[in-house]
Amino acid sequence: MANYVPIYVMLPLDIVSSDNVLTDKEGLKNLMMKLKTAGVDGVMSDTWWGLVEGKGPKQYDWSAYRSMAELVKECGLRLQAIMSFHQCGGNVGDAVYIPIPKWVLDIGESDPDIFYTNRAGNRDKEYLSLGVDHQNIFQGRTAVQVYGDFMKSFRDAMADLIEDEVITDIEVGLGPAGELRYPSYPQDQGWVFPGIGEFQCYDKYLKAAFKEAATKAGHPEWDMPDNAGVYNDTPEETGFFGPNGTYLTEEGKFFLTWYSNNLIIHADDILDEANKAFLGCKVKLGAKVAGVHWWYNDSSHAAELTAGYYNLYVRDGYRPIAKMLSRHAASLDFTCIEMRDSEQPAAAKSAPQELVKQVFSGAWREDIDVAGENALPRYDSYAYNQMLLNARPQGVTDKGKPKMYGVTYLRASDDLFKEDNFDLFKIFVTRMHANQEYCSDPGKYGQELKPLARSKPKIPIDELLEASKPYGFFPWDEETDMSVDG
Ligand SMILES: OC[C@H]1O[C@H](O[C@H]2[C@H](O)[C@@H](O)[C@@H](O[C@H]3[C@H](O)[C@@H](O)[C@@H](O[C@H]4[C@H](O)[C@@H](O)[C@@H](O[C@H]5[C@H](O)[C@@H](O)[C@@H](O[C@H]6[C@H](O)[C@@H](O)[C@@H](O[C@H]7[C@H](O)[C@@H](O)[C@@H](O)O[C@@H]7CO)O[C@@H]6CO)O[C@@H]5CO)O[C@@H]4CO)O[C@@H]3CO)O[C@@H]2CO)[C@H](O)[C@@H](O)[C@@H]1O
Repeated sequence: MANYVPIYVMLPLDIVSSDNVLTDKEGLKNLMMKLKTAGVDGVMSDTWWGLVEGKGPKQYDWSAYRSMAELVKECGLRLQAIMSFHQCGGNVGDAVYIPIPKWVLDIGESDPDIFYTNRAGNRDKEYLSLGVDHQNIFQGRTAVQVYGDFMKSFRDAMADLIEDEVITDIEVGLGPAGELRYPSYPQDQGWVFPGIGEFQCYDKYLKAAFKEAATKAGHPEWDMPDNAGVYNDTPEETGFFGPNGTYLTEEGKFFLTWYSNNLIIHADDILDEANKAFLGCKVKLGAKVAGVHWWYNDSSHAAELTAGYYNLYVRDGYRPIAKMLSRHAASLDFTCIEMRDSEQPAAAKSAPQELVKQVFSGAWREDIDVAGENALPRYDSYAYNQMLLNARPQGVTDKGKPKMYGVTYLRASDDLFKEDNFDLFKIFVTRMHANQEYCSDPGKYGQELKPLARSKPKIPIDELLEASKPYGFFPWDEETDMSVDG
C-alpha cells in the first residue's frame, strides 16, 4: 500500500447557516454517501469562527459541526477540520458570506487598525492583522489566545470523534481563505488576476512594529514602501518591483525580510497554541500555503512578495516556512496542484508547475509531509493527471516515496456529481489510491496517527532563514504513470 495517497473532498461552504444550524442534514448525508461510493477517504470542512463563537467571547456552540462530524462517522469517512478564523467571502469561489464574529468586528469599529490595511488605508476584514496577535484587546485576551481557546473548545466538543479517529486532521487557519498569507489580492477591493497585489501592513500596529525594527537595525529613517504600485499593476509599472527596483536595495530587503518573517512567526505562535490544544490527540496539524503562481517567472516575484512569500531566484521563501512547520510536525498544504504552465496567460509570467516543485522539494528536504488542493474547480483529465503527477512525482516506486500525504479536492458540488464528471472523478480517486482498493487503515500505507507530542523548541528566526538558501528541485516525471485516461 506504500503508494496509496488518500483523497478528501471539500464540503460546500454553506452547510451551516448564518444562525449556526446544519440546514440540510439529509442532503449532506446523501452527498457524503455519494462521495463514499467513489471511494474517497474523507472530507474537509471549515468550522467558522464567526458562527461558533458568534454570540460572544467564549460562548461556543459546536452543535451544528458536531452533527456534521457525526454524519462523517456514520458514512465511514474521515474529517479534516479547518479552524476557520477568517471570513468566507471576498475570495475566488466564495459562494456565501460569513464574517468573523460580530463582537470582534465591534472592536474593529473603534479600533479599525485590528485589520490588515493597504497603503491607501483600505481595511480588509477577512482576518485579523497579525499586528494584534499579542495585543490584549479582545475582551481581555490577545488574538493568539482567542485562537487557542477556540481550538481547545473544539477539542473538548469533539473529544470522542477525535478518539474514534474520525477527525484526523486539523488545518489551522492562519490568514485569509485559511491560508498563511497577507490579503494582498482581495477581489472586493478591485484586484483581478494577475495583478501584483499590494502590501498589507499599514495598520498602526504593524507600522509601529516596523519602525521599532528599523530603529533597532540602526535605520530609524527607513520606511515602508511608497512605490510598490496598486493591485492591478504589473511589476514594471512600479518603482519597487521594476528592473533595479527598490526590492533589490538594502532598505527593500530589510522590509521584505521583516514582512515575510512576521508571517512565519505568526504561524509558529498559533501552531504552538494548536499543539497545546491537541496535545496527546491522534491528529495531524496542517497549515495551508497559497499557490501564488503569477509573476513567478518575473525576477521580482512581485505577487508572492506582496502575499508575504519572500521568494526570488536567489532566495527560497517557502523552505523557512517548512522548517518552522517541522517543529510542530505539521504538514504543509499547498493549494494549486492542478495547474499547468501552459494553461496560464503568458502575460501573467506564471509558473505553477515550478512553484509546486519548489515548495514540495523544500518541504521534503525539511522532512515534513506535504498535502495539497486544487485552486479552482476542475473536472477534466488534464487537471486530474497533473494532480496525480504531483501526488507521486516519480510515479509508483518500491518505497512509495516521494509522495504526498494527502490530496483534498475542491469541492463537492452539483457540477462534480454530473454523471460524466463523477465517472471521471471516480477513476481519479482509484488512481490516487494507485489502483488499489479503498483502505480504511492509514497505518497500512505508512500514515498511522500517533498522539501529538509537544512541539520541539522554538527555532530562532535566523536559523529558519538559513533554509532560504535555494537548492535544486526533486526529480519530477514529465507525466503521471497513473493517468485517468489510461
Ligand atoms: O473551504 C476551504 C476554503 O475554501 C476557499 O479557499 C480556497 C480557494 O477557494 C482556492 O481557490 C484556493 O485558494 C488560493 C489559491 O491557492 C491560489 O492559487 C489563488 O488562486 C488564484 C488562482 O490560482 C489564479 O489562477 C487566479 O484564478 C483566476 C483564473 O486564473 C482566471 O482564469 C479566472 O478563472 C475563472 C475562469 O476563467 C472561468 O472560465 C471559470 O472557470 C471555471 C469553469 O467555468 C468551470 O466550468 C470549471 O471548468 O472550472 C473552471 C475553473 O474554475 O471560473 C474561473 C474562476 O472564476 O479567475 C480566477 C480568479 O481570479 O486567481 C486566484 C485568486 O483569486 O488564490 C486562492 C485564494 O487565496 O485555496 C483556498 C483554501 O482552501 C475559501 O475561500 C476559504 O474561505 C475556505 O476556508
